[in-house]
Amino acid sequence: MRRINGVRVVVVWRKASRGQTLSDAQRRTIYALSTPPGKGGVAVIRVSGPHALLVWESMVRKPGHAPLPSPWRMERCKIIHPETREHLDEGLAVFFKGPKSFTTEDVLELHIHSGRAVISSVLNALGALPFCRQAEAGEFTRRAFLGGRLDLTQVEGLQDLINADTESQRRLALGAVGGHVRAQFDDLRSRIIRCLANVEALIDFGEGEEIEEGIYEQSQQEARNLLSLIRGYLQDTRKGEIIRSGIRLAIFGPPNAGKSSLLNFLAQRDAAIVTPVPGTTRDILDVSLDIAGLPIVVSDTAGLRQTDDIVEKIGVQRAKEAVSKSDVALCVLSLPGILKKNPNGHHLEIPESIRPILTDGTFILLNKSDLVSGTRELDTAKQAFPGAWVASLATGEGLSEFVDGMGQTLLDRFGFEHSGGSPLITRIRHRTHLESACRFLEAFLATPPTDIVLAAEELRYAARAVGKVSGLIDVEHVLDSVFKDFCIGK
Ligand SMILES: Nc1nc2c(ncn2[C@@H]2O[C@H](COP(=O)(O)OP(=O)(O)OP(=O)(O)O)[C@@H](O)[C@H]2O)c(=O)[nH]1
Ligand SMILES: [K+]
Ligand SMILES: [Mg+2]
Repeated sequence: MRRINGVRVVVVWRKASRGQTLSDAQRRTIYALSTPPGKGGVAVIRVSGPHALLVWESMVRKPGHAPLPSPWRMERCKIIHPETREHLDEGLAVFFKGPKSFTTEDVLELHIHSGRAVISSVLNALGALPFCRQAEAGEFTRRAFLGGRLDLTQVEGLQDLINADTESQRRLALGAVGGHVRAQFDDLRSRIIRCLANVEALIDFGEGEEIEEGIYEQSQQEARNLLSLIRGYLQDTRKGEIIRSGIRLAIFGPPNAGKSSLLNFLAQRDAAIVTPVPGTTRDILDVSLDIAGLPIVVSDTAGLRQTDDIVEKIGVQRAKEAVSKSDVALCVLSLPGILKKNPNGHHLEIPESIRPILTDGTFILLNKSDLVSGTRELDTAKQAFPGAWVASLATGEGLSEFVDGMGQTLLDRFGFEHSGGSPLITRIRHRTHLESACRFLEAFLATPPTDIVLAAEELRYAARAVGKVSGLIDVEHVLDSVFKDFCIGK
């Protein structure tokens, strides 16, 4: 037995390697490549578990023959094969002594050269150690969760941070990883539990010497406060969920208005087919974009019109569905197409197929302004649709105003920088539990003091519902679904 930084180390692996094989469950020390495989500057191999220090002893050689690591400090080293002693690479190693590590266990990180042969030689060497096994997808994070280092909202945040493509997604995810979301749910839950404790005290002792008067009314008042707090969280126009999964923006309009031209302009490439033939687009075509730091999934759709063509008919049906499922609908109209002459000048005529779909929230782009010369015509258009943008996808006129204006409007609608901090709810899972917490609090409020045992039960359910968000309660069945999207090494 040896002592390393106050930790007892029992060297067992040599024994284990002679003949005995350990089951996967016994091999509690896991390893994996935590950086993308392939050529690059540095690859990080992470090892976590009770034998991380033994891995160091078996495979890390520091200059000056000091055998043991100084925890939390990067040290230059040679990596060797534990059995053949072959020199595998030069690199850096750092030992994190649990619980001050990502997983709360002892963790060893080997920073080596990122080359395929180097990586596989070190992974093979780790595989030769009888007490180690390859980590499963998300297993490091799962251990961090089980060790109490992260709650479920932080685990989800970590996953979102890795998947974040835009600034708003990064900020939203970082708030969760940093424990901002966790703290608010923890606070909510402990306030409900304090309420419950008061009600239970009342059950045990009754109002009298030990218990102050009016405690039930106080609990009810606190429940009312909590209820309005949770309702506030729920009334977030689903901002968090929308940012997390991307804002769905559907382009729609009559045939030949320039919808596909607009998609190509936004994507800056020829993603969609553009022709002068009305009814060119049939299928929905999605392109993911970053507009003003917001994640937008733009869909091009078939032009809406009455048609007997069975393929186009399906396209029109799909277009309508895409608009109804979208977070933002953007209607493209051909300005010369809808501008009609009348005895007093001009008016705009919106096609019958479009009119029922337009709402107050619909963005409108009046395209092909290059084909309209008179200022009177343009004025008519601006009067008819004061919020609309006028542009030409052919000449580029008005397009920068359109992109800036749309970006700003989207920020006003979905951004959270200047509007009271990031939304708390980023998943339907959170919403469901908070809604059920609301129902239990309402039930508590509706229970008269004569039914005090029942009242306590409602509060207990409310606390449980909030606890489910953080993964304090009923966690097993959500864990697999949360971790299934993680990659190996995370
Ligand atoms: N003059 C002019 N032509 C344009 C403009 N924008 C698009 N077009 C042309 O209008 C025609 C139709 O454009 P598309 O982008 O295919 O229109 P669409 O709305 O996707 O049409 P469908 O998919 O058939 O519904 C093409 O020939 C484009 O080159 C514009 O601003 N000015
Ligand atoms: K077309
Ligand atoms: Mg098209």
